[in-house]
Amino acid sequence: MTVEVKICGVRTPAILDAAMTAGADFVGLVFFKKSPRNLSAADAAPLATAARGRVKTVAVVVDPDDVLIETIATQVCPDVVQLHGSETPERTAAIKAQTGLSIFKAIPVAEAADVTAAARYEGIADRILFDAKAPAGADLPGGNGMRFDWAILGDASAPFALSGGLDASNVAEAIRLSGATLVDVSSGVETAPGEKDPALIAQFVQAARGAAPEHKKAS
Ligand SMILES: O=C(O)c1ccccc1NCC(=O)[C@H](O)[C@H](O)COP(=O)(O)O
Repeated sequence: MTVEVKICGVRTPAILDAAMTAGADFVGLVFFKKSPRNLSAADAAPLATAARGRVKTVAVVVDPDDVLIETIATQVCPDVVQLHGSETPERTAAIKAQTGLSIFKAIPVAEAADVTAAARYEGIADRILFDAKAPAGADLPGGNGMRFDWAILGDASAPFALSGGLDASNVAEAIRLSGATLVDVSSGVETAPGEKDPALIAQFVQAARGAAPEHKKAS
């Protein structure tokens, strides 16, 4: 089984090209003002146009209001909306109904008990993205380069996505231990916050492609 890859925090045509050349399945466009990866809808629209039909675009938002969702849906036209804040199942369902788009819901994880929160989104979100819980007081709810104990996802219902502190050196082990069918990276393919590196992107995609979840491997 092939594991899908999302490169998050793409900001420039050159990095979009690098992600597509490497064979990424999804690219994340971040709409969060405090982030070094933040884009306006006007900046993101040409990137999404260039990506269309080659790689799926994911609009990453944090507790968005209806106006932001409408602006992104009409101007950027992403394939997926990723909710990376404290959106309730009801709010998640409302955003799905408003946009008609596929929804990834990020669930912050520090310990095994956090994984159970995902059950509330079953039948609402199209994919759960388990991400490392940001430290208290952090500026960003994601994209912090922090990891958690991947093995605690072993019993999560599939298919789910995994992120948090992944890079080319650890992604194969993360897939093996967690059973994730999609892996998502931001800091691990950067040389500085917001500065993605084409070689690191290529290495990450290659490392993820070569891995398979342990319990899904043929015996
Ligand atoms: O990346 C950001 O700056 C960001 C800001 C606000 C909300 C979410 C954000 N990123 C979400 C992602 O999907 C990241 O890829 C994910 O958190 C993993 O990040 P990293 O640990 O840096 O690989």
